[in-house]
Amino acid sequence: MAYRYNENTFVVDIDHLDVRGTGQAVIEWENKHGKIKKNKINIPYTLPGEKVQATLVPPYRRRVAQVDHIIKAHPERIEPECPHFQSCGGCSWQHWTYEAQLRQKTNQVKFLLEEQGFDTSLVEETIGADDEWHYRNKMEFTFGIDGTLGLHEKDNFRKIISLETCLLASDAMIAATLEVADWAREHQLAGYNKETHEGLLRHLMVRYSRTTGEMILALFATEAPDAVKASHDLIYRIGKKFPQVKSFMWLKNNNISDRAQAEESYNLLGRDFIYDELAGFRYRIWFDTFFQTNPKQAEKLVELALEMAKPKQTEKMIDLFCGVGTFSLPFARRVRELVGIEIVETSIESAKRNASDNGVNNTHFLAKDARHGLIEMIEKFGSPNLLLLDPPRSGAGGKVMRRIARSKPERIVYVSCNPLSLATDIKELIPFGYTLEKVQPVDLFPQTYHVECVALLSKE
Ligand SMILES: C[S@@+](CC[C@H](N)C(=O)[O-])C[C@H]1O[C@@H](n2cnc3c(N)ncnc32)[C@H](O)[C@@H]1O
Repeated sequence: MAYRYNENTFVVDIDHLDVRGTGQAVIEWENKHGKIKKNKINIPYTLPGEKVQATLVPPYRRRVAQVDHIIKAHPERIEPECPHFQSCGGCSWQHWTYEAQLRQKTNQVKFLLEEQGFDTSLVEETIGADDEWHYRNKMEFTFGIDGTLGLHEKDNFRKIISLETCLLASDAMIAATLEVADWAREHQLAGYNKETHEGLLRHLMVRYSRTTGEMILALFATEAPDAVKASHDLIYRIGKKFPQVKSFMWLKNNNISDRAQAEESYNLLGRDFIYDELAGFRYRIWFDTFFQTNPKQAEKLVELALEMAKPKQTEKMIDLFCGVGTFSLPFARRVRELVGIEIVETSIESAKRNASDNGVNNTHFLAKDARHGLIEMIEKFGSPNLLLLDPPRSGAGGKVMRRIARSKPERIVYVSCNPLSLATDIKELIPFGYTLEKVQPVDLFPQTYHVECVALLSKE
C-alpha cells in the first residue's frame, strides 16, 4: 500500500537490519502527481520480521522513523536491562537474546562476503562470549556543564546523561566513577563548556585489568591539579577507597577539540601505567595506549589466528597494523623472525617494550604507514612466509592489499573488526592467486552490532 506524500505515520514490516544493525523497511509513497516512489527508511531498535507503527523523524524526511508501537514483535525480543538503553546509544542490541545477536552477526558476515562473490559456506558460526556483560576494560565518561559525570546522549553530543550504571563496565570501574562524580558534585566543580570554553572538568577515563585487578583513572581538566584545591580530597578518597587504583593521572587539556588528550600530565597516585595480561603475555597500559577492549575475547582471537595460520619455527612473518604487539608477541614465539609495522609511534615504543618485558627477542618494529612500511621492511628482510594484518575499521585499502599480494606470503591471516571492509579488501587478493580458506567470526562486543572476524587466505 502506498502512503500519501504528506503522511508521516505508517505501519510497516521490518525487512532486514542494515550494516550498522538498524532495522530497515521499504515504504511506497504517492507524490503530488500520483507517482509512486520507494524509500528505504531506518527504524532504530526494530528487529527483522517485526511489524511496527512508526513516525518519520524530522529533519531526515523519508530516511529515519521512530517506533510508536510494535504490532508484531520478534520472538526473541527481550526487555533491555540497562536503564540508559536508547538514551545513551552505546549498546543498541540489548533488546534481543544473545543467541539471536550471534546468529545475526554470522548472517551479516555471510551477506557481505557473498556480495563480493565469496562462498558463504566458508563462514563459520560466530563464537560467542562467555560474558555478555561487564566485558569492557576501558570507559570514557564526560562532565556536563553543571559538573554531572556521565555518558553522551545518543545523537546529542551536548547533553550528558548522569551515570547510574554501565552494564558493559566492571563494578569496580563504575564504583570509582561514581566516587569521582560525588566528589565533583560535593565541591560544586563546573564542567567544561564547549561553547564558552569555560569550566574545569572535561572527561574521566577508567581502565581496568581483569587479570591483574589493577585500575587507572585519568581525569582531564582545564587546570593543573595544584590550581584546584579540591584535587587533594579526590586523591585522598581514591587512595583510601580503591586500593586497586594503581595509577591516578590528572591531565591538563585546554584544547578546543573534545578529545581526551593531554597537554600536561601529572601522576598523582601510584605509577603512570597499569599492568594487564593477554594470552600469557604482560603489557604496560598507559592512559593513552591502544589495547583490546575485551581482552578475554581478544585472547580467543589470538588463539584462533594461531590455529588458522599454523606458524612454523622456520618462517618469517609480518604483523601489519601491529599496535602494541597483541598478535606479534604470541606469533613471534612460534616463528623465526617477526616484523611489526604500525603508524603510531607510541604504540611501536610500547610494542618494543612489551617484547623485551616478555623476553621476546626475534622481533623488529617499525613506526610507519602500512604501505611504505611494507616496502621498507620487505627490502630489508625479504618476503614473509606468513602475513597477519589487523587494520582499523576502514580496512587496509586496495593499494596496501595489492602490495601485500605482490610480496607473496604463502598464508595471509586477516583480522578484521568490520566485515564490510574485510570483504572488499580480500577480494583484491583473488587476482593474485589467493584462495579464501575460512572465515571465523568472533563476538568481541555483545549487545552491539559489531563483529570481529579472522580470515585465512592461502596461495599454492
Ligand atoms: C585494530 S588496531 C589493531 C592493533 C593490534 N593488532 C592490536 O591488537 O593491538 C589497528 C591499528 O592500525 C594502526 N593504523 C591505522 N592506520 C594505519 C596505517 N595507515 N598504517 C599503519 N598502521 C595504521 C592503528 O594505530 C591501530 O593500532
